[in-house]
Amino acid sequence: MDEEERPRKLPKLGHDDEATQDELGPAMTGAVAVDEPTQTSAPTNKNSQPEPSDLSKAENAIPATGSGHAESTEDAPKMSKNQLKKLRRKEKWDAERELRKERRKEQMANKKERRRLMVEEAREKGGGKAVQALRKTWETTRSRAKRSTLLPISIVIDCGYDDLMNPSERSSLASQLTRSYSENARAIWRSNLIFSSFDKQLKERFDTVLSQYRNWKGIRMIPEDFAHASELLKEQMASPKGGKMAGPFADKTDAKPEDGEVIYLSSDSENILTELKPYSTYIIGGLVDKNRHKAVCYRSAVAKGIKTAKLPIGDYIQMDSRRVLTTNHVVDIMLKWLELGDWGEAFMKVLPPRKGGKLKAQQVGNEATEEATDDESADEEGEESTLEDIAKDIEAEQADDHEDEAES
Ligand SMILES: C[S@@+](CC[C@H](N)C(=O)[O-])C[C@H]1O[C@@H](n2cnc3c(N)ncnc32)[C@H](O)[C@@H]1O
Repeated sequence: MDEEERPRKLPKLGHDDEATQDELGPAMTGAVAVDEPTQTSAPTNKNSQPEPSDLSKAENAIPATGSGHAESTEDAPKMSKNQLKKLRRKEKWDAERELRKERRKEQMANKKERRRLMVEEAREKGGGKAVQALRKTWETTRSRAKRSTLLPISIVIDCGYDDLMNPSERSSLASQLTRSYSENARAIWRSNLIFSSFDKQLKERFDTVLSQYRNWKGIRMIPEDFAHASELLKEQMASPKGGKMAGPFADKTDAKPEDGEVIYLSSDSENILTELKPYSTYIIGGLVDKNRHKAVCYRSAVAKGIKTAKLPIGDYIQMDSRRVLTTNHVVDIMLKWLELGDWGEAFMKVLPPRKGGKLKAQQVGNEATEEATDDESADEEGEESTLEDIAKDIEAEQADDHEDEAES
């Protein structure tokens, strides 16, 4: 899909915002069909979404400058310059549909050919095993998700900081949440997941721009706060649907649901997290603020009497830049710990080299990390732009999934 050219989505018509958000079922089962604003659908509500065919009328309706006349504006719908621009973009998008289809076909054929050559090469060099390994790297999110096992452990992302973010920070957070959902869904060992305090402008962004979230499974997005979410998860983890004592928990069969802890993760905490325990809930602040609001998440936890802990970064790696990580990096680190059982490896897998991470035992001669910058502002800027790309990455991944399904 040519993301560059895709017009910004226009406001949707008559869809039911309340449909799935407050549901407390174990999965977002996509109760609401995603009514993408297809280019051909004919909206009935002119206030929300005029048709592109109205463009000429609309142009007439723009009050003329200079010597022109505006008499015809009475019966024509009034339209702002912005709406007009959107309509033009939409018309162009519609007109180029066939071209895009052709381009996609060509890209798919190229991809097939590339993969065929890679398989040939792998077979020559390493036989069937190498081909298998290669094919594994092409596995789609969906098939990886099928191999994923739910453990009785939970992550809550506390989205209760909507008012503290500007629009670009909020959109960054939305991308991080999307990434966190996706990483958890396809992790080898995944956790129960809730986004709490999911409301206000953040929810609006999902409802309008990232509406495919309605089809997400294995997650709850609730308007209640993180304390309420922890209660729900406690119940869920104790039930048969709460996960299996497998993988990292295979030898902890004597663990009991009532032993589970609730911990708010915060770099401002004095306590250091040493391990992730079964039946426990870990809360992560859903906030992008360049640490402008110091210790705000820590204070929320303390106000509710919830324990806090920081990740053991200092014990395992030396970092050039500050130790306040992004929400999705913290989720990723936890998932990697479940997979690898080692904090050091988990940090190194997740933290990008530009964060300056070096395993303490490998401080000398690690070329990959030596290039890292300790320029915090550059780091933050880079982070923003990277995260802005995430939603696109995920969309591209999903498009790939569809392609692969079509191929097979
Ligand atoms: C970008 S930070 C939010 C910074 C915010 N100013 C605050 O008060 O925490 C997002 C979240 O990631 C988690 N986090 C970031 N760095 C962490 C660390 N070193 N240890 C534990 N949790 C961390 C915390 O839950 C934090 O709320």
